[in-house]
Amino acid sequence: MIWQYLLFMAMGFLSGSVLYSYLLPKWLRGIDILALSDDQNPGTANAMKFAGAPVGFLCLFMDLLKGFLPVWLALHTLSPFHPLFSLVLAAPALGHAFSPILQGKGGKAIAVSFGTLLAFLPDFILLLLLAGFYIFFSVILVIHPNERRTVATFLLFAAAQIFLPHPIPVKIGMLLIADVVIYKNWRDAFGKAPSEEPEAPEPVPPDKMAF
Ligand SMILES: O=P(O)(O)OC[C@H](O)CO
Repeated sequence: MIWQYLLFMAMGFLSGSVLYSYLLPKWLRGIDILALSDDQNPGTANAMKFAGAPVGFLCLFMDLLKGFLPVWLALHTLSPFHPLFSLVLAAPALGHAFSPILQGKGGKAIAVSFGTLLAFLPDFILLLLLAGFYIFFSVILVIHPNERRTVATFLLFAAAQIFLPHPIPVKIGMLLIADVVIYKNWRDAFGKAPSEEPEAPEPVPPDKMAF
């Protein structure tokens, strides 16, 4: 039934849109990590850095949980072969990345994506791949800064879907998640979001030319 998929999408988006790494430091320590950080990202790294490890780990746990819970419920309720299942999978990442709490400007959606992949356990291949690519680009072929490493990791993760045995909607869901994360990390990785690349200047009409 389509309404069930729509319900899970809304649930996933709402769950993802609660920016724990922004809200918990504010509520528990009176700290605004957006005002203090350079990248103004409402994520675990900034929560850890400015609110301390205990609050940071709580934020990490909640950011994982908000991706895990709606997707785990969906995996135990819906068919992963339905085309709309891909949007159910992407909904928590979309909620975090475009959270209404910050007027559509959310976070980079890394932790919530890991939470989404955790929901597939005991099928660990997706989680293993994403974590493996991160480790590869952190230890073996080191990429800096973190945002470029994230872009490279999610690009490989997206490409790897071709070789995995999951239903097509699951693969598309993973591609959507990768898209969201790459989009949200692009600016800090390379300077501008893909949609903000400068357009070619309008040609100046001959009568307006300054000689
Ligand atoms: O992807 P987020 O928004 O959960 O946060 C990213 C982490 O803080 C790592 O930079």
